[in-house]
Amino acid sequence: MTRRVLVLEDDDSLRFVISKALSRAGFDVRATASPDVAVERMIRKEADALVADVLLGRENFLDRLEELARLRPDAPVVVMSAQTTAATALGAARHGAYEYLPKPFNLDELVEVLERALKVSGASPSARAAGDGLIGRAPAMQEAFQALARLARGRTPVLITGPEGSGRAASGRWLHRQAGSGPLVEAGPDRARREGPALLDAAAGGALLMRRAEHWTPDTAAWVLEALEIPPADAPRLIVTAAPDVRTHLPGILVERLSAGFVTLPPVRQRGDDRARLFAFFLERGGEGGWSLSPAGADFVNAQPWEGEVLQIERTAQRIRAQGPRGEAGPDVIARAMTGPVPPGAREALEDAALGFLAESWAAGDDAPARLLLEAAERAALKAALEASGGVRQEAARRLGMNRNTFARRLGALGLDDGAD
Ligand SMILES: Nc1ncnc2c1ncn2[C@@H]1O[C@H](COP(=O)(O)OP(=O)(O)OP(=O)(O)O)[C@@H](O)[C@H]1O
Repeated sequence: MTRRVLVLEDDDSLRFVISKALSRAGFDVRATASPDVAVERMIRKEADALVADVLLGRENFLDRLEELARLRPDAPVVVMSAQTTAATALGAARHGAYEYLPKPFNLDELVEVLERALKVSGASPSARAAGDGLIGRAPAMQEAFQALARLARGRTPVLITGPEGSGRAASGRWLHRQAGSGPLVEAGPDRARREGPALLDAAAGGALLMRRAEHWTPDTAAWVLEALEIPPADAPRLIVTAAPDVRTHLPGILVERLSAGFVTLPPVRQRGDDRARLFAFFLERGGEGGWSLSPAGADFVNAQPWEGEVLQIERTAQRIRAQGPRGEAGPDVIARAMTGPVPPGAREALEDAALGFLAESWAAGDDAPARLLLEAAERAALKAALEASGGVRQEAARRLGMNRNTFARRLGALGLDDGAD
């Protein structure tokens, strides 16, 4: 398939030379000196990649990169500039350029960069990521994959934020696999504190994936900042994962430097049908078609908030797989498997809520707050059991350790009986 490249350069002779070299290398080349024309052609999908100068008359093309990344997230942009300052390179990376080439550059180098860029962007981002073990078709995941793909080949530091368990480390590993060179060393906050800058040597020539930066000690933050400001020889690429509020935990300058490349993962509750895709993926993983997700199971999975993110989906599917070699996971099986260990702090939170409820009832002059509390707790338990059982009373009763008749009687007593089932 012919690969179409648009060259944006206002220097006539340079535009001619670059276009000729790219044509000779087999690209289908068009060229313009106008940033407006270039953006328009890209939006009309008249080219698969753009090679753009930064300073065009009075316009700085870096200002248009975000717009382009939004409108043509599939098209890599290679930026070239005679302004060889770190700020320009950083600006290019931050605004989504695939690669930055300081002028003068070798034309073979440009060809090579374009070949690579188009190879990375050839398949749809979700297809590329899924082929490599990352699931996600929701628009926000597509955006994240686009950002990862754009960053894959460079060496700029990358900050990946998202809720814990949302796939930050998995995305970091994916990024490194795309780069395909050198070792990958991983360090959580404890290892980062224990081993300090020696980790940079261990990962030399490859990448250092530092996880959960929001828990770094000030010492860790200090040596990481130093490594970013004065990179040692053969420094590894820094890939850092963090919570979305990382700015409240780390010095601003450090976050600035780390986020030269920035990727953000949405919470799983914002990923629509991806929840069922992930569930099916984990359910079927490693097995020979032993377990499958039923259509009702998929709807059930898509309706859950999954506060524990992808990790909770993965654990739930694992618990189901552990039940036997094969079967079909419907709502009841999934709901049972979801009830893993009570999350830390949940019991305390419940007790606090109960105390608050009692205090309020006393204050309101209610003379039987304890009875009200027990009633409220029972009502919640019955409702939750019914919901988790897809409305099937027998199943709900079993979850609560009641027999079906007692369950039905309690429903009636609490005014929850709608005669269904
Ligand atoms: N999009 C995805 N597709 C497939 N598997 C995923 C995806 N996202 C996460 N996972 C899996 O879910 C689990 C949790 O993800 P991960 O370890 O990356 O969590 P994290 O808390 O975001 O990372 P960290 O705490 O190290 O920053 C891992 O087993 C990972 O492989």
